[in-house]
Amino acid sequence: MPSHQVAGPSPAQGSPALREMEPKDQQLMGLVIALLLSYPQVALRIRPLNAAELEEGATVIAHKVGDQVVVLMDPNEDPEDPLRAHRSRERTFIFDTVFDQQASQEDVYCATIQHLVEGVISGYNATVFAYGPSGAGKTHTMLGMDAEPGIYLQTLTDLFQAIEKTRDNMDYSVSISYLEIYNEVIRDLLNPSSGFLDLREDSKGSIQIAGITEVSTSNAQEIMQLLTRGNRQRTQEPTATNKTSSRSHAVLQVTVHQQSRSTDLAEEARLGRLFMVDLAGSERACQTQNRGKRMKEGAHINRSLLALGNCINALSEKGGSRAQYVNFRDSKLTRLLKDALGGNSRTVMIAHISPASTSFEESRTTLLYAYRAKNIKTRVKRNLLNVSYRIAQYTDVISDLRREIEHLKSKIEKQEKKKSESGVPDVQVTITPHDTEEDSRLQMNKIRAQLIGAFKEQMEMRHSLVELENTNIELHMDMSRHLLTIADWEREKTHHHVPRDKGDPEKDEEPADADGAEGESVEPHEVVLAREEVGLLLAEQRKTSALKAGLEQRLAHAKQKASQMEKLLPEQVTSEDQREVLRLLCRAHELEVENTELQANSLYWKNLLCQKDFVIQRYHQHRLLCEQVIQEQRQLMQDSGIQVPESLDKQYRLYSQEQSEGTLDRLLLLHSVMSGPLRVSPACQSSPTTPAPGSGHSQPLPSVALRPVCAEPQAGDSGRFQDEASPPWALMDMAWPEIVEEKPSSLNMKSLLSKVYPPAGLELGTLWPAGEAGSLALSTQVLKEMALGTKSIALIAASRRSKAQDWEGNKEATLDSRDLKPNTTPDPTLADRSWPHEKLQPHSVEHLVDSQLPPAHLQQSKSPGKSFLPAVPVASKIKPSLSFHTDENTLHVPEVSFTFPSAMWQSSTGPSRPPLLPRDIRGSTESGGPHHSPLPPSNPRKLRDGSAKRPRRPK
Ligand SMILES: Nc1ncnc2c1ncn2[C@@H]1O[C@H](COP(=O)(O)OP(=O)(O)OP(=O)(O)O)[C@@H](O)[C@H]1O
Repeated sequence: MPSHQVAGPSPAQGSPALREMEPKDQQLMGLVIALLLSYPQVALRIRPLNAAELEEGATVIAHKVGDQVVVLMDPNEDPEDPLRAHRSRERTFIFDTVFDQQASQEDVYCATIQHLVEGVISGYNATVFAYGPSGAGKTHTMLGMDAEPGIYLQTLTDLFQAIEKTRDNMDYSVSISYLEIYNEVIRDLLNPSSGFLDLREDSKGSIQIAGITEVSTSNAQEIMQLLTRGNRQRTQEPTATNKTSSRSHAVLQVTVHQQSRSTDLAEEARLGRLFMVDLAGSERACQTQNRGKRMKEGAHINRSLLALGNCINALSEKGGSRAQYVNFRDSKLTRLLKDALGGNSRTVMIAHISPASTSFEESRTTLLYAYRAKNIKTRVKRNLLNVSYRIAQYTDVISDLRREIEHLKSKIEKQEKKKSESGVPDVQVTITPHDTEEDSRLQMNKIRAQLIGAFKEQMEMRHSLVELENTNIELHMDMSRHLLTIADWEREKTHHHVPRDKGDPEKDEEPADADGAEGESVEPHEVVLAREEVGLLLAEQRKTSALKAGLEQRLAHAKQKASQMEKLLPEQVTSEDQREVLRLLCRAHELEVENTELQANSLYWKNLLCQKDFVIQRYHQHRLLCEQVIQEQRQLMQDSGIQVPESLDKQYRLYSQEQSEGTLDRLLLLHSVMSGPLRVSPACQSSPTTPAPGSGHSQPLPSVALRPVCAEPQAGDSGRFQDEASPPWALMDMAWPEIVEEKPSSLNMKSLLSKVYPPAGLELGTLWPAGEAGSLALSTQVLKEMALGTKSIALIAASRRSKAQDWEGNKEATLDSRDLKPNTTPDPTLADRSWPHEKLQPHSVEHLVDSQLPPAHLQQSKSPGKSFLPAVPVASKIKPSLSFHTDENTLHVPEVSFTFPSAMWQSSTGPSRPPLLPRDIRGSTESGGPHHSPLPPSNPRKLRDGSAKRPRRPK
């Protein structure tokens, strides 16, 4: 087994607590931690030069040195040339193992994968992926040829041999599935006619592929035949670098389910999963000379590999997944490999390169990519399955029940079959008079079996509904993301057209688009993809809605069945023991329902937070658009020599002042600070993909929230769309063009924080200690500044409004005076709204600040103008109204209407509770439905009637 050497201290060495321990204990603890924390093994394989490369006259530039080192020479280096002599990009990389041209398939297998097989059988997850540029030998390593079979066959052979050795004590079942991800859609390679498959994340966060074919077998040769057949279905096309280039990522999943043959109920079942991934070749558009369809494929491949690279970068940052947000959602590939990369899996990456001088750039990038992967840290734990309904203190009772249930199951099934054949509805409990004790016992067993069946059925449906809701949320979030991308582009487009309108001859001559289409800019690839994805996502949403409706119907039917039992059971129960048994069953069911309820609840909150971020981003986009419109209108008026009325001029000045002070950005920041406590709900913390507070993603500011994981934007970094020659990976930066460009300093999270927090040399991460976001201490001075900064604007606004009030009072006595008193009496029409934040007492900025200050400061910051400040609700105090979710189609997770007449029966289930999950979240962001806007409009009157009433000018 190769050693997994990673530079730097071992995970066990860093902790201060460990340093205080006895050396012996330290050693032990280090061992435990080392077992729990796992770094991926990264190997490199260098293939031989191929005929084409030899023909080109390529030389070998990748040299293996020892077992772990590779040196990549720069072919462009020329010691004679003074300009190049010092620009050598020769690099030395150290990997866990390096294989050169001489290495056989077996060598590669033994040194990398063989040791994983034992773990998979014991219930651990493992992932192997082959990475590298097109034609570097990935498929050769994974699948191989008949004469030299690759890793697939060798792994499966070993797996079955190991299983065979322990078959006497254990029951095993092994199933495999084989799929490809091509252009971001998933196809089943064992059953290609099944169309595109959906990727789903269940409520426990584990990834599932709905409808995938799983083949159960215990013969490696049989599987190889299936794989070879499946591989023929894989999308392959000739490209300039490889005649049989795989244009998709192929994923072979082997699942080993292991159950002890002992009858001891305390024995757990184990589930080990092994992913073997043959990635599509990374490529550079200029190198492959691909056009049209090939280029689109290439873009998809690069996009998913970029997403994979981003995940690797984020995971390999200091502190791993806990310190930095890891966006697994950017591609299907990373979503599928989420567990493998950042979760519960032992991972092996085999990077592949060509040794040829002509492939220097590809080889260099591959080596850098693979090198980063070495620093990923995962936590590996054994997958132990708990049997449902096994609660420790009831184990004995239930084991007795089990035997009886098994005995009666077949009888019940037969009876049910008979009933369905005879057309009698299945929702019934047959009551027959029982004369003997034996009859009574049998009758009781039957009731119990039906009861358990009904509970199980309901629970399964409830879980499926939670999963569906989860899928809905994911779809909706994807959709929001794409819509933001499109909206960004639309705004950007209008921005580009403005100079033309102004008739600037120089700018008129600038070609707006390469195709020369009049007045229309060519949409960047990212936007085209976003539009395509929106269509696909809509279709998927329709599909999940239909599934959900069907499931809800079935759940209603199951509840009906349970309520019939509720009526009939009391008549059947005669002995105290029987009652006790049934009571325990009900209690177990109740606990399961509560558990589901908690899961659904956490899902709901998680979703609400994500939605809030999108809404804020949308508002931010809209604000930028408004700013642009205002500036251009003003310019137009100046250019045309239009006399600006004094009041309007004042407003412009106020506007410019706000612009220069960055007040709105501060408010946005303040909002994000105040909403901190909401973001550290247990639901968020438990999710591996949910970032820690302050990690960037949790902040609603767009530059941080959705920008891909990459280095901090550099000064002068332009976020503008890049020209068409940009490499596909540049697309990720295009998603938020205005953010960097328009407010580089104010919207960068770090710089924002540095404005608000005292610069006491604190690192960003230390400002947001986990779980303490709510108690963040803003710098008193800065908070005061923020309050005063906005106060001056508030004073101007106050005088403006009171003037307007006078005008309106004179001219229109009928005008509703409410509109002119923004923060006084609440509008009674608001009382009808279900949006809770609109019902909150408005909080001025000063109020927010005061809430952070000690009383002494609070006194100083009072001023007469404060009541005219725009109302800013404290996000952390927002509680969504349950009335929003009381839709009859909502998932009624906590509702269990299983009440028996006696007090004992009633205790087994709770009363109906309000439903928890929003049925249609779309309404809140997409279509102008009820917006749960975290930021109110700056003009409170807009909040009330949707239109900004302006005071008319006196004639
Ligand atoms: N180690 C090796 N020894 C001998 N031949 C090899 C080796 N690696 C790759 N080859 C040969 O190189 C060619 C390209 O390899 P392969 O198809 O495995 O590349 P790939 O990385 O999977 O490419 P793509 O990403 O385009 O699918 C094949 O003909 C293969 O047999």
